Amino acid sequence: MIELDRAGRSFKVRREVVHAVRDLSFGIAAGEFVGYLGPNGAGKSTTIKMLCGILTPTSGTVRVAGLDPSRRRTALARRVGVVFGQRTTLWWDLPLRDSFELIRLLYKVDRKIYQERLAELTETLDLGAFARTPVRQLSLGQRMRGDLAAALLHAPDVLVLDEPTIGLDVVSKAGIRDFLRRLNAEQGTTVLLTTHDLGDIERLCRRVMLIDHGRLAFDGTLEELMATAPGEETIEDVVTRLYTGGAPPERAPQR
Ligand SMILES: Nc1ncnc2c1ncn2[C@@H]1O[C@H](COP(=O)(O)OP(=O)(O)OP(=O)(O)O)[C@@H](O)[C@H]1O
Repeated sequence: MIELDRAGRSFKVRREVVHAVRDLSFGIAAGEFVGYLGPNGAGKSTTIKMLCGILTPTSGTVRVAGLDPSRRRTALARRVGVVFGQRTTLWWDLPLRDSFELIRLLYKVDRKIYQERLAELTETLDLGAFARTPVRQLSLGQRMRGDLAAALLHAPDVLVLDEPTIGLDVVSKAGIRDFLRRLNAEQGTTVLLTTHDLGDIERLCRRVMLIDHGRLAFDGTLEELMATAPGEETIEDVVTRLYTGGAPPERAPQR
């Protein structure tokens, strides 16, 4: 469903070249739920932007649902849903349901299919109480649920998530995680999840990929990830080791 072959993306910043992503190769099969981790500046957002066609790779190839994202952006948009947790794709001044209606028109979703899908998403994401509220008046948790619904109204095969639980309280996080788990298990939607919240990874992802300095530093199961740092008990400590190139995590002094 997602295929990168030696994909790279560099930027010219004044006279310097920044290699945001280098030589990145991986495949994600239909129905997988994959966590995409990496320290700040590692290249995660650049990868996601290449997958969505926002950025064109400067080397190698990227294919999503068999399409070249940068050349087939419109066709791709029908197959992929994207949620950027730090930004909304909803119309700020419109009631949530009007944003959905606009998305239906943009994606040319058949009205009957749209109504069924909207009813299902309204129930599973519990949107009913604020469907008529302008987006600017929604809480962060409500807005995130609205953004998830918006990304899924056209029933995409692939869902790409960039920090979908950022800033949410524990209950809201649990609700979103439960929704994503069911979406993947029951509808077979392929999910690529970028997050700094390792609780998301632990609870949702069978497979984890870790990118560092633009290169793939780990690709395996959660168990294999834990086995990279014998003696470490928590995923935070294991990931800290990987981010710091093998150095053990700093610990608070024992009292
Ligand atoms: N448009 C751009 N122009 C120049 N440099 C860029 C651009 N976009 C990203 N970069 C650089 O590419 C590198 C990777 O950035 P990217 O945003 O992909 O990282 P990230 O893993 O998503 O980080 P974070 O976790 O902080 O969001 C960084 O060094 C960043 O400064």
